[in-house]
Amino acid sequence: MASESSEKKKARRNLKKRARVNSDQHLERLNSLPWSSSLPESNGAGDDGFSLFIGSDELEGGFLTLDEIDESEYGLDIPNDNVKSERQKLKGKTKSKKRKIYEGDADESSGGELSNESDNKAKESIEEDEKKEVKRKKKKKNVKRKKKDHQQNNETIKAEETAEPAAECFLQHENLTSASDGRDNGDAEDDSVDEEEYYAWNELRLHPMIMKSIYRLNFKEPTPIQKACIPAASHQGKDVIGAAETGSGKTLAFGLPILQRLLEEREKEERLMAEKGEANERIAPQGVLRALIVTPTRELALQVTDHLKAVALGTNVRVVPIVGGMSTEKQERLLKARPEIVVGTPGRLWELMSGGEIHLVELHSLSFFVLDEADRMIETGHFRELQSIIDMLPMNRESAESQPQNTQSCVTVASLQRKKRQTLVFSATLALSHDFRKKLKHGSVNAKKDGLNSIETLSERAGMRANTAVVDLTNASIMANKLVESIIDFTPHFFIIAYPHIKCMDPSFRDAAAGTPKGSFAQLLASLIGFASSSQVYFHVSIGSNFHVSQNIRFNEFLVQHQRVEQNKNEVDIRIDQSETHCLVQLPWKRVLTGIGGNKARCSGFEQIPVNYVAQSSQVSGTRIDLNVRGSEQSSVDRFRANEHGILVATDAAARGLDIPGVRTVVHYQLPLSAEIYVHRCGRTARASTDGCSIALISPNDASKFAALCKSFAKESFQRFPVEISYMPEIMKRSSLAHQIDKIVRKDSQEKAEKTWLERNAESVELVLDDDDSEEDRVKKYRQNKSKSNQLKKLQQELNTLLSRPLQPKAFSKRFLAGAGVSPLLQHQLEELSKQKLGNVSNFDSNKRRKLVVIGQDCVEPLQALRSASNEACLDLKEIAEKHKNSDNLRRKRKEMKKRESKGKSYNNEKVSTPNCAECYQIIATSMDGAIRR
Ligand SMILES: Nc1ncnc2c1ncn2[C@@H]1O[C@H](COP(=O)(O)OP(=O)(O)OP(=O)(O)O)[C@@H](O)[C@H]1O
Repeated sequence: MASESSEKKKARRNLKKRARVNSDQHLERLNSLPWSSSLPESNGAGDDGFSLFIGSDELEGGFLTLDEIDESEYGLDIPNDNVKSERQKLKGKTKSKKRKIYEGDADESSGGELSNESDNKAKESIEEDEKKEVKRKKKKKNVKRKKKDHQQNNETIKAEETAEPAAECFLQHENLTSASDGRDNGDAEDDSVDEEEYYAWNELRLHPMIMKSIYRLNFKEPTPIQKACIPAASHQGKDVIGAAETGSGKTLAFGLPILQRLLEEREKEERLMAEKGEANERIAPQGVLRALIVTPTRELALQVTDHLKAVALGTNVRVVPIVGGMSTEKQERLLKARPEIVVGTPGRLWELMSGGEIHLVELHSLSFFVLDEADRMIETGHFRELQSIIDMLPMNRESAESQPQNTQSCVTVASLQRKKRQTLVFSATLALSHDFRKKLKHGSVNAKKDGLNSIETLSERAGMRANTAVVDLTNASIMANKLVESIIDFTPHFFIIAYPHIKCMDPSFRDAAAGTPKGSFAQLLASLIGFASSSQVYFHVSIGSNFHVSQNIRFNEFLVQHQRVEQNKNEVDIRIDQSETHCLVQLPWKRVLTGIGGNKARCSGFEQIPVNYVAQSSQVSGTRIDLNVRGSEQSSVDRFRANEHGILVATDAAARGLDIPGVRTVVHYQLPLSAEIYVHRCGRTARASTDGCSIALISPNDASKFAALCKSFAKESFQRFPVEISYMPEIMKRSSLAHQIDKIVRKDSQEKAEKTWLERNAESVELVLDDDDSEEDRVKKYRQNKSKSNQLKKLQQELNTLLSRPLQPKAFSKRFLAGAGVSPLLQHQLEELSKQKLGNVSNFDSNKRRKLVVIGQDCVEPLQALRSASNEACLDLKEIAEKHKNSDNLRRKRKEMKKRESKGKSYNNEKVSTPNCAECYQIIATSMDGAIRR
């Protein structure tokens, strides 16, 4: 018995020894690898590793095989079919082996011997398996502990990061998503993940911590751009230029390689420490900047930060946004925590860098320089700061690559980080020239000296290497697959008849339309579209002048006034921020808003508007208004994000990158200045393979612009959006009332503001203001005020009554013109009119009859309305050119008429008479009929 037990001890000692040798060999093998386990060695100038991916997800080799990755090292499981089935087999094997041993033991106890070779091998392998299992459990515990520490860290940092509501919002959103999936963020949740569902990620061989986040985010498979870019950037260590449609997941296409590299290096550091016997020491974050991501706008920077944070959750990798609007002190505080990843806008980044912010100027360890929306970066106004930032990047490429290769065999923690810097450039509209690709391929990438005026120069300046992977997955249309594009075009004829109608129905619109005749009519039509929407509508408006800002705000009021009032929700939140090129207005859907003017004076210096002025308006209208100060407009986007029925009015500053799930409609209230902007605007909907539609409002003045747009996309036709003109009279009524109220309220507020200004200034120079008014004057004033307030009350009451009524009665769904709340007489007139029209229409081929899409009452979504009216009308470019010509002629004629009038000549015979209401409806009906025929 004694000899037997000593034999067993010996066998165990042998087993331990063998295990140690194995692990030493394993460590040696890992250490002999370059920094990225599968990064190819640089092969100097002769390297022709250039790879071009066009519409394909072909990948280059040079990876570790799955067998080479020891998942137990991470204490987590990689979702891999093969690995999983191997493990199951192993389990089965272990069980059967165990059974065998027990049987052996039984045999032994019954006098049998356990000395045969196969049994020994089996025993060895079981012990090895068991050791691995113990090691795995230990690691898992460590990971859990680290995660806990990290969460505590995060909480501390989070307290600092109060200015990052978007981050929380994203996480909340994700949490909500996972909660709705019946999952939470705990560890237990991961156990319940069906890893097989995520098998498509296996080939990317991402770090298990990243995979865990992917399970949590419920991203079943990588998008094509991710599939193409992740291996190139993260396993082959290449620079990448990536282009793919909007909403295709480009953020993670550059975000995941960054995390992957940081985590890989951290693993390696841990191993190094373990080798040195410092295994129990917790690896502290390195405290150097590893990745700098530059985006054109602050909203985008915040969004990218959130997205990366969501993926980096639990990894101890810190991501911080550096954007304008946040206080510099707060950002300095955030940077003191020495985050590895910084996402920022060029302006603020450069401000801090040039100010010597230590974390941003110590760039020796920078491993990633990322330009998101790169083509925007080269536009005027951005590149100067960006160029300065790029010039700050250390010229480490050649020196790093010329280091002797044997340094890789003596890896140190610092040397892990000092490897090549990768440059990643992304956008949905990267206009890469053929020349540039050629140049990259032949390695002749000499930076031009004349600034960053093209994407080529930008990439060259940023130090992109010759073996850059160009991943261009943009299709011919460039648009997202599920986007339905449409237009509303106003024919000159339509416009002319509509304009007098507006004149007679609502004088305030005459003023609004002054100078930009399109303005008012576009508003009307846009409101008709808006009315149809039951989901979010996202408006993009270029603000070329303050007048436009005012129009936008007015437009919003206009829209909102015509929504049915939602019970118990009498509050309206308006967030307005007007920085140089930026105006975001968010209004909840279906709420009443009155009392906000948006006249030129107010918008000419929005930030200078006295808050009490706005507050007074809000009191009168019973609404709550928040004036957003510069920099905190992100909360508007967040609120919009949170509001299922929100409307966001924004300039093109928000056209790029913003990822707001659930946006179903984009309205181009004004046509964009370039095809790229059009693509990005449209890209706010139909994201991540969802549905969406875009509606462009095109006036005759826009015809040539629109024709150019069509040409850029090689489009010959656009679908016409089915506009329901029958709502117009009712909309005009409400609008008129709202504007009357607005006028009174604004005048009153101005008077009060002036008065307080006088009082304030008098006080400051210690003057006592005498009230010189006689008793008679005071009584007169009091009476005036009283009548004004009565008038206001009456108007408000009237408007409220109208607003509380749907525009069209629920039961009403006839195929002729009518609107809710239209007086019986008017309704009768309209019915007569429409009967007439229908009679005419019936003369046409019945198959060609238009299906009238009744929108509004039943809240038909624009996309739904578009689908119901599918293929009804296509746009003819020739027709557009013709319209343009006609509108020019008309404008000329009108000018001439005005001139003649001003000269005092009498042209009674030629004068165009302004039609009365009934005539107007008739005109509209005629035009409607025209639309029906079309
Ligand atoms: N693999 C994936 N599976 C499912 N959804 C994903 C995946 N990757 C990213 N997403 C989601 O797709 C949406 C769009 O991603 P992202 O904002 O990165 O797109 P983008 O290509 O950068 O768009 P844009 O060009 O407009 O900036 C996001 O909501 C993101 O969470």
